[in-house]
Amino acid sequence: MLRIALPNKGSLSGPAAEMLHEAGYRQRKDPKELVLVDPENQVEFFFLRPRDIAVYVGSGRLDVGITGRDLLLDSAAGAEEVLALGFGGSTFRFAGPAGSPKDAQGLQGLRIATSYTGLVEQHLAEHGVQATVTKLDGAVETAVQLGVADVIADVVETGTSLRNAGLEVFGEPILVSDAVVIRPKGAGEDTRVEQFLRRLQGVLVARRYVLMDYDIRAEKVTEAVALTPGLESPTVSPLHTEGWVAVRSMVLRKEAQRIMDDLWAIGARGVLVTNIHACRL
Ligand SMILES: Nc1ncnc2c1ncn2[C@@H]1O[C@H](COP(=O)(O)OP(=O)(O)OP(=O)(O)O)[C@@H](O)[C@H]1O
Ligand SMILES: O=P(O)(O)OC[C@H]1O[C@H](OP(=O)(O)OP(=O)(O)O)[C@H](O)[C@@H]1O
Ligand SMILES: [Mg+2]
Repeated sequence: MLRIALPNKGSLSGPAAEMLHEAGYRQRKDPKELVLVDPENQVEFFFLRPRDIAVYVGSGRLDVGITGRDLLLDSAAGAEEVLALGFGGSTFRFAGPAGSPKDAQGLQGLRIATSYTGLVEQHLAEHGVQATVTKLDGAVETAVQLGVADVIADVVETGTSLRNAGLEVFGEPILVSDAVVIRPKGAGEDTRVEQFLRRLQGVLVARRYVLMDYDIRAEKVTEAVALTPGLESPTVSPLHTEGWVAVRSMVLRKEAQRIMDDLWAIGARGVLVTNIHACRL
């Protein structure tokens, strides 16, 4: 059986479960379940803390896992990213009170609190800066107010936590993170893993694209197809009414309304948009 590590709680756990459900895998009913066997798909899920997932997968005890890119790089475990999943997005940034340095160079000699010491130490080393890095488990924003640190480095999603603590980001983002699928570094070909990745890629495509159908006069089809080129090539079929064709093509969901306006303007009619439930490309 393929052994897969999934986040047991936190920001990544709900979206990861949803994606696996869309990919046809069984999901746990009780959030306290730590192991779940899906015999039909020949997989076994292990629900673990996202920070630990890189360690389990890096050690080769589990075949594949879902965690955050920031947690993967912070751990320096022997795992590598193989697919970005488009959820759990965040940036990892320095922040401090008014009057903090403007960039990493200005951190020389300061005290930095963070839960991600690996990322921060690596970033400081890359910039040739020496600073004191203190590891905290969470609620890092409060470290400045309580005098434990001069600045912090933390995950920023909406920025609400920083604003509430009276802190502002500074410098370039240290990292842009996303939920990712990881495997042990250098793991060889494994058809079971490839099938798992293909299923997730299918979900990503089904989320990003919709299917667009429309009718258009045959003399306009070249112009129309230029608006909806599809991933490979759109399907064009004759209609019973002479001089008209039906076109079917995949288009980006976020561009669908604009494309419908443009198609309408060149005479397309009966424009229909439908969701894709699953696909293999
Ligand atoms: N708003 C957010 N807060 C924290 N982590 C987030 C957020 N949005 C995305 N993430 C990502 O989630 C991962 C951290 O998940 P983790 O479960 O360890 O922390 P959490 O979501 O803060 O949960 P908790 O603090 O309740 O344990 C990281 O990859 C991080 O980039
Ligand atoms: O930019 P925002 O949308 O505010 O999200 C980012 C904040 O959320 C997380 O904290 P969490 O609530 O998980 O608490 P923790 O620090 O104890 O992990 C993270 O550590 C930041 O503090
Ligand atoms: Mg947290």
